[in-house]
Amino acid sequence: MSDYIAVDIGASSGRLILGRINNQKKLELEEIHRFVNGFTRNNGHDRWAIDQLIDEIFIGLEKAKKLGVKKAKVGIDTWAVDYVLVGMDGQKLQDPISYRDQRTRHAIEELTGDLSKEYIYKKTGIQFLELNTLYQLYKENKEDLKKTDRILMIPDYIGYVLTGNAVAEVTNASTTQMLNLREGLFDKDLLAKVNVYPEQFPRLAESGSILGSIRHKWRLQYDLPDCEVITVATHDTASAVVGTPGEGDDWAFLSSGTWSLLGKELNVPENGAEAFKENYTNEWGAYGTYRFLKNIMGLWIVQSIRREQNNKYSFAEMAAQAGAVEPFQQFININDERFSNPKSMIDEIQSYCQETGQKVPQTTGELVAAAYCNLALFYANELEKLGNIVHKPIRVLHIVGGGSNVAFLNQLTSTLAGITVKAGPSEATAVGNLVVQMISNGEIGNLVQARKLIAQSFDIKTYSPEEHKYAEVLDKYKAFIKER
Ligand SMILES: Nc1ncnc2c1ncn2[C@@H]1O[C@H](COP(=O)(O)OP(=O)(O)O)[C@@H](O)[C@H]1O
Ligand SMILES: C[C@H](O)[C@H](O)[C@@H](O)C(=O)COP(=O)(O)O
Ligand SMILES: [Mg+2]
Repeated sequence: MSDYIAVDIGASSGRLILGRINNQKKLELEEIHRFVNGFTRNNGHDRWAIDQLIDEIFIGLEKAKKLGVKKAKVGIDTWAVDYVLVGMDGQKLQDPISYRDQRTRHAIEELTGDLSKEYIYKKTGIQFLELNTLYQLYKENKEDLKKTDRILMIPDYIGYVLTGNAVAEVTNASTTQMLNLREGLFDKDLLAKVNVYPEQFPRLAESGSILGSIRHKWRLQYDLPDCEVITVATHDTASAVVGTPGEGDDWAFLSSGTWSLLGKELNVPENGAEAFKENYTNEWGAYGTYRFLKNIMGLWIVQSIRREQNNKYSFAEMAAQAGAVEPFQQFININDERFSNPKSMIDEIQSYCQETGQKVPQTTGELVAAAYCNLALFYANELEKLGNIVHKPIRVLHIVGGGSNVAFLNQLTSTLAGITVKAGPSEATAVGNLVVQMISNGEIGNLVQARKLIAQSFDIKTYSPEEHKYAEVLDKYKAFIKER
């Protein structure tokens, strides 16, 4: 059996995970390196320290070699929408700007002045978020764009630095809101709108294609195993969906990490009037699927509370404190733009509650409980809409990612939505990254077999709705949200 290494870099943390299929025919994981991620302010914008992230990857690969890994396939997945501008000399022009930077505020209204939202949605089927690449490029420094030979999405840039080969892998390329659903290419009108030439993006590549070996020059700096990089589903959420052990057609996924991504895997895009009205997206998935989903603020809120309290408590301690608080003491529209990147998340939550005449959460437990309760309410409300739009009943919600560790949130979601919740694997993104490599290498037959392997390899916890609890809460929440 071969060795496979998943490089999964989310918005808050990165990790290298070694994966193998063991003698019991189970997928076995070993975390070989973990590091913190996050953006910092420099040169006028919120930016990612991309060179440091690449250094962490090499450190992780060195650790793999020390563990005895001589030869491995490697897959890279990261967060979406952000990109690196590569100059004519093949080097990055600057550190990439984070999607949470303020530069795209109001960009949607500006750009859709002459290109209507309906026109763009019909072409792309992608939700309108100010952070999308389309609006970042619209606001990009025009001189920098002129000096740009290649626009590489974050995981594609990392693959380019490692191997020297540049592609635009489709799952992440779709998050630009510039891929034409019908043509399967970058849309010429949208490229022109943001002053980008088609050749400034590299060729599109499907998940599972071979990118190449790590360049010899890196051996002069790092003691590396022999690695061949596979272009996996490089948008981390696409890998998370691959790593979700759903079966049949009545399940939805919730990738619960910094973001919560709630949706269903479809074989054809759903970009009709209802999907447009509810701002659902059709991000491309692995193997010709579509990830029909909505972005929800997610555990970014809890991460921000923790950061503002100087990481005083672990996430597990914060969850335990929240679990001891009476639920639903205040309603909050958790997806309100004000929570996207406030100076202080704690102040923002408290101000919201003061402005709406509600009990103001004070303690860590009360603040985190407010976040969890209103995430669960948002999920339950959206699950109803999701099932109606795709005209399919949803009987099981698979919660994967770090958030699947929060039993309190899993149970609230199951009870409010009235459906079974299956929680785990918490490292579904890395698992999805690994199985695409294994499928590409012929060790697994296809996605269905991969999901069966995942279901039998990890401890997936099941939550059932608690009868008659919080029966009227969701209706009161909907009425509250409707007014805002
Ligand atoms: N044991 C735990 N208890 C409570 N929350 C947890 C636990 N482990 C992870 N989390 C939650 O999961 C989040 C990280 O999820 P993860 O999928 O790793 O995010 P990302 O990939 O965006 O970095 C943390 O912000 C935290 O809220
Ligand atoms: C802006 C995108 O939707 C975002 O990248 C999201 O898909 C994402 O990265 C989720 O991954 P996390 O692991 O960071 O929550
Ligand atoms: Mg993640």
